Amino acid sequence: MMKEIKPIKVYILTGFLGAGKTTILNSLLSQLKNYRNIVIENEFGKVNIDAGLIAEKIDHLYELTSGCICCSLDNDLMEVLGSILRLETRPDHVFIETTGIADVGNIIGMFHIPDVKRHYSLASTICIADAENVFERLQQVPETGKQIACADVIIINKIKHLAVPQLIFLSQQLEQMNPLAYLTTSENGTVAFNTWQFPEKPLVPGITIPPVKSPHKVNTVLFESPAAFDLNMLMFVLDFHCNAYPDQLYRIKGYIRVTGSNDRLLVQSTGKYLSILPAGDWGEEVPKSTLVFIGKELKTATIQRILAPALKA
Ligand SMILES: Nc1nc2c(ncn2[C@@H]2O[C@H](COP(=O)(O)OP(=O)(O)OP(=O)(O)O)[C@@H](O)[C@H]2O)c(=O)[nH]1
Repeated sequence: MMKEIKPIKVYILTGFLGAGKTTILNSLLSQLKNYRNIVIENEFGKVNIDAGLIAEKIDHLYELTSGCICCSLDNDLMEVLGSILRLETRPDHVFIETTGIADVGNIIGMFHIPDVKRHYSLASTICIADAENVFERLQQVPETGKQIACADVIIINKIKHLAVPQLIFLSQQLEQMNPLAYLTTSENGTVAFNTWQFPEKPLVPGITIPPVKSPHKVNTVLFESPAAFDLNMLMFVLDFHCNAYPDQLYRIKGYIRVTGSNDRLLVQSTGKYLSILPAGDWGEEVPKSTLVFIGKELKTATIQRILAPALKA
């Protein structure tokens, strides 16, 4: 009988240029010294400066300098993922440090390709937000908003010079942009690996923060209904909108009920990728459909209009 091989855990690090990705990566690597770790660095230009800054012992460092791995068709990421599988010993973790302006939805999408999924399991997408300038970046660079929206973990870095009220305000703003992510802080990379290793947040936050006037345009719309969806129509409308408007619709997550089934289904989308999979039964819970949409200037009425064809009896 063939021995079952455990998929390699993948962590994607995002965050604008200089936010502290390499610093935090080094801290994580030092905490994971007893494991086999591989780092994939993506940087623009011929010389990968960050490579020299990865201080901790790692088993392999792959440098991808020929373009941004999120947007180039002939990017080398797939090739590297293949090479890793041919190594004598499989690593435990692969860390991918993206360029500061990466469209992370596209990179996440690669880990949903069946052939990739067989060997790699995307454990977490970690966005590092620079406490000193994340708001300015949000206004200037649309990818920053996407990076926050797509994250499973948001680390606010460089917090030393931030007064407590400012830090609370920043945390609230980021939480409002992505209520699905686990939020933590760090100064010079001091963040404990095990605090964010499996940060499954409850789907819908206990308290909803009323929309405040914020300098960024990323927001969340919560859709709740006791009604069941028509599964085929829902797949169609979500797939269509994720593909047609990837620059407006960054992420969808939620549990739904569908007509003709008692099952609870988990809906997830990041970028253009959409999945709807069985997620056990409802247990004590009253079956209902709850979906969180994260994107740019999303309106409740628009989301209701998008979903309406899938709710018709
Ligand atoms: N004051 C302060 N500086 C920090 C902190 N974290 C990182 N830095 C500094 O910020 C600069 C950028 O940090 P990096 O870790 O290289 O950031 P990066 O996101 O990898 O940068 P790019 O690869 O250029 O996108 C370096 O000079 C770090 O020493 C922090 O928490 N506080």
